[in-house]
Amino acid sequence: MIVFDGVTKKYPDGTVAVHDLTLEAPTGKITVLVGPSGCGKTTSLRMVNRMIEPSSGTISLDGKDTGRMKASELRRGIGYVIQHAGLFPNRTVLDNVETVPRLVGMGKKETRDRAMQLLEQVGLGADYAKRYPSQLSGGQQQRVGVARALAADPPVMLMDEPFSAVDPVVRDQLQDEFLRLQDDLGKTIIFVTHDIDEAIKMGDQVAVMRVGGYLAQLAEPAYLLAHPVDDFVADFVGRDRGYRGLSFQAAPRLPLASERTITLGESARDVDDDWVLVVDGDNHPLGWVEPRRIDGEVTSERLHRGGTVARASGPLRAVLDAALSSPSRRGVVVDDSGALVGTVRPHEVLTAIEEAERPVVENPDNPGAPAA
Ligand SMILES: Nc1ncnc2c1ncn2[C@@H]1O[C@H](COP(=O)(O)OP(=O)(O)OP(=O)(O)O)[C@@H](O)[C@H]1O
Repeated sequence: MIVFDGVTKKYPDGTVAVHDLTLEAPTGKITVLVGPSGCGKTTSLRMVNRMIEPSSGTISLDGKDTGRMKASELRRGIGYVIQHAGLFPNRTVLDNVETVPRLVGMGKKETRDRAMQLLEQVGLGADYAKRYPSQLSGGQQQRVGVARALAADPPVMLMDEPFSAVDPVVRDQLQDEFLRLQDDLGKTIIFVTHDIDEAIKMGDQVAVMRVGGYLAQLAEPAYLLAHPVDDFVADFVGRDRGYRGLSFQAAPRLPLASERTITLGESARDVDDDWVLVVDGDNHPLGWVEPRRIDGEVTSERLHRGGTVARASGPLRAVLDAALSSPSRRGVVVDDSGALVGTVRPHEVLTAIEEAERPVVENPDNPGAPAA
């Protein structure tokens, strides 16, 4: 666990970048620091590995005051990932990933094996090992940056806007991959971003900061969306809060209707409905077609592909979206293998939402914090 206890940073020119910050980043969890430009996120992060020294207050790591530890020893246990990856341009990908294990004196073979395994884990095969950073895309460079930070297997990771420099689609992939990796690794992570959507997605808990280095609210993502503590946080969290909050609510048992289906190549002529769902041989939905517009067999060109598909075990948001996006207004619900289990109408999802509990309970001792 990383604990900030009354930490203030005042730069020599008088700027107070961080003001009396008290915060716990629990072991094995991702704590996100989010807020507008200049609110002190990077300063807070860099005080953890003492790239910046606090002016007052203490930061402890598993109960030990970091101010009393040797900086080199402290940093050995902390991986650091930054925007644009910060790779050494004149070293190969493999050399980059091997940097820290070599510094800490890990054996040559062990270092090599670990580096190769990590590259694999971040989705870069052996082919990339001998390339130079300039021969990689931005997203691939970020992956190397993550692999390099993980190379010495540090229990703590500091990540400063690690996925900000790539386009939104790649960013989404990197976030998903990193979350999968973190499921296995369980690192204690402080993650800085200015993007509230990224914060909500990545954080086990989210600390919203405001300019002047103040902590405005610390809460779990669902709580933050449902109970912003003031106008600043509400504005910062942004629009569609109610809808986005459904991402954190598992779909309850829904009244699924069984759906008549046909397979590709079959004729839709006998179907007495405006829309019919087309599935493949494994009963996986492919799209909807309008029987009256089809003369003969159903081909893949005739499929309406606009509808999304929701997993029965997934969040309510996906189920509502499936119902709203379906041209037939019947939302397609599948099991974990992707096979059709039934369809649900928008008003049925809304009824389920109405009947569901609001997320998390107020913590009376500390409004705005996650329930104890
Ligand atoms: N070395 C420095 N000397 C003086 N002021 C500084 C120094 N470094 C940062 N600051 C100021 O401290 C405040 C916080 O900066 P910091 O970089 O921590 O913010 P941030 O939230 O990470 O911003 P961004 O999202 O723009 O990176 C800003 O007002 C910044 O101008």
